Amino acid sequence: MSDGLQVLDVVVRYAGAPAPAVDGVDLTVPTGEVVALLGPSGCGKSSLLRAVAGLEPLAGGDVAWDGVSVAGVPVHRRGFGLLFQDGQLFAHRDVAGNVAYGMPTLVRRDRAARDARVAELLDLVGLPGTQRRDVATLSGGERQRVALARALAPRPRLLLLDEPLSALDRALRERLALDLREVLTATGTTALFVTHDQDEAFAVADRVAVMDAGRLLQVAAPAALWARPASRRVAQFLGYEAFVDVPSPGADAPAAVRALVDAARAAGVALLPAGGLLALAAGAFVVAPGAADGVVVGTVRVLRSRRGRTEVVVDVDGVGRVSALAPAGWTCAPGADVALHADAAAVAGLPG
Ligand SMILES: Nc1ncnc2c1ncn2[C@@H]1O[C@H](COP(=O)(O)OP(=O)(O)OP(=O)(O)O)[C@@H](O)[C@H]1O
Repeated sequence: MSDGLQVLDVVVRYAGAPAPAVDGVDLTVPTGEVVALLGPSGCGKSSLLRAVAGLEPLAGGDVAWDGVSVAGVPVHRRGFGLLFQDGQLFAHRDVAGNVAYGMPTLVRRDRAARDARVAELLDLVGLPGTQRRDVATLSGGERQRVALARALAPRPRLLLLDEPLSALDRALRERLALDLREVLTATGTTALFVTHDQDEAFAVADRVAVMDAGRLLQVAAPAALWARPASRRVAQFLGYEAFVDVPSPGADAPAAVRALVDAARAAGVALLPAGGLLALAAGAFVVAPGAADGVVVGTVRVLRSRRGRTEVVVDVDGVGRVSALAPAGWTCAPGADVALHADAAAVAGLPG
């Protein structure tokens, strides 16, 4: 028998829609694991999460916990916690009142036990001592931390999170994603986490499930997903920006393609048969000022600074437009030619 959550061939259909929002998805989330559902807007992530919660009816398939169907079990009896983009705190309760709200009645009635549990949860989410704060005075990030504490209070067997960080600014989102990972791990919480942000999915989840048009395209641990995307669509969604056919042995190929294939082979990049594809992420080429003749040449289009590093958009013959990395402070005029090295660390092999 499988433990944890089993999503079995689930279909979600909205009245009048031409196609199902979720179209035969199979997914498991074993106890203690955090899985991110990642995909573009409208691909059906929230619909799937809501179907797991019991908020959308199943048009097909089943949702089970520990091998037992919960399809006929109402939302509040599934033992699943929910956290949305806007944590929807109760404005008339203070922080402690909000956190205690979801606790089992027995704990809520025992004042000492309740206060201890509230304190423990507020410590966990990084808000110690805020019990008496009016929730209207909290920042957006603090509100989501309180909402997380409230969702964890009943010790749900599964926590369902729908874009819980997307209302926050980027810097805060990055920090909270790491904190969220820590809290979920520390509490051993099993979780299904919806996001459209690749970085967030990679930061929070043990495994990432990539969705598109109602279907699951690939499920893998972050490093494996990045190294071996199953298709061009998955690679594009992860942020790979150019694709190059692997040439047949002995066939004529542009210098840049040969350099990429050689670098990838030397680094042991998987799956490089002729007819396959190389997917290039930012950094597949690195600016090598003063390099000798014979290296790849790119024509600089745009220079930009990102977190102290210089990124150069270059046109490379046989490859197209890609983002190359350059040493900090390096500069040159748009239109100039620059020498580039291929870096296999930003290259993945794909089936053709
Ligand atoms: N209540 C509804 N009634 C009709 N159609 C809906 C409803 N909710 C969602 N849809 C449609 O179902 C599809 C999937 O929507 P869903 O919200 O699940 O996607 P998503 O991947 O979570 O998108 P986003 O990241 O933008 O929230 C979309 O085409 C959407 O317009």
